[in-house]
Amino acid sequence: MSSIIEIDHLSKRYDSGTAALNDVTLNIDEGEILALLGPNGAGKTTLISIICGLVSPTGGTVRVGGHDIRKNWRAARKLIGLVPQEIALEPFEKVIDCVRFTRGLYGEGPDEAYIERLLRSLALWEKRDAKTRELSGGMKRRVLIAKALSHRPKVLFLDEPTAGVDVTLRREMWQVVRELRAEGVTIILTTHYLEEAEDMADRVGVINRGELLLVKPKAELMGEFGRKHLTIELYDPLPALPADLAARGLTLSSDGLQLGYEYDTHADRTGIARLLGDLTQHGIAVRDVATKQSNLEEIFMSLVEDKPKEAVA
Ligand SMILES: Nc1ncnc2c1ncn2[C@@H]1O[C@H](COP(=O)(O)OP(=O)(O)OP(=O)(O)O)[C@@H](O)[C@H]1O
Repeated sequence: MSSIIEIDHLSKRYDSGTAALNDVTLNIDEGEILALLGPNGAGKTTLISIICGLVSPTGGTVRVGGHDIRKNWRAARKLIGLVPQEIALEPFEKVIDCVRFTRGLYGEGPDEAYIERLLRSLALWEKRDAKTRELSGGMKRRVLIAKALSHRPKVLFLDEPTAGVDVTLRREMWQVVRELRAEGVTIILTTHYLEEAEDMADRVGVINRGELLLVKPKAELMGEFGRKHLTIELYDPLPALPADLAARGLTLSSDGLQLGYEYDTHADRTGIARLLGDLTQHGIAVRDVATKQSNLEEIFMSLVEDKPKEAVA
């Protein structure tokens, strides 16, 4: 698969002295959904803003569709649509007019058939003549997406697209994103909802303090960093954990009715079979066994765990 965005040794130090990005190198494949995760202030918006030409880097290069964003910014910008974090719409403008206007800003001529298709796909066609201030929050977000797609970009950046959006609307937005991807649009999204990244992303990048800690296919990330927790329910309470079982890493609940065991997802399954065999040898009767795999949120927390937890919410 070819890269549509090539980020090479990118750095940004703001005039204030803040080093927001430090030597970030990343290729983004055409047609993928990449989720960028990181605590507040990690540098996600700075990265997106540089690619979109809104902030200039202090080091490194970015190419979009082969065009250097500084030397050939016009060609690079045409390929990009950005849905910003903040909702900023002209309150008295009609929905359809603000989408037409944005398209014009990119130097594209009118294409009413495309705008109709776009508004219909975002369930905004019925509201095309409404003033933007008459729309709900979720509709306003969809207008932002329509604006960002008005010039048919190949890459769409969504900076926290569902912040403050209720669960139903959030799922609706995810559906829109999936449909865009099916049309071949490359999507880069930042989100604080780990469930969103877990559900939608093909690859996940984790940024912390301006450094790209890793970028991996989601399945690989879950497999590599994910841990499984095995819970063994017992028929009769166990007064104390036999020393050999404790040495193997088993834990006993305070009521003596549950054994817990953590292992990584690559662990040899025969290890668990042996463990259960050992329980039988000790005469411990097992009522039930359940496993739980760690989710992206737990993996993310373990990667940035030197950060205070509230910084991630
Ligand atoms: N215009 C600016 N001038 C000076 N410093 C800035 C500016 N914009 C961002 N920063 C700083 O750069 C760092 C990275 O900020 P950035 O907005 O890129 O983070 P983020 O990962 O998008 O955070 P959030 O999840 O809170 O949106 C922060 O320390 C921030 O204070």
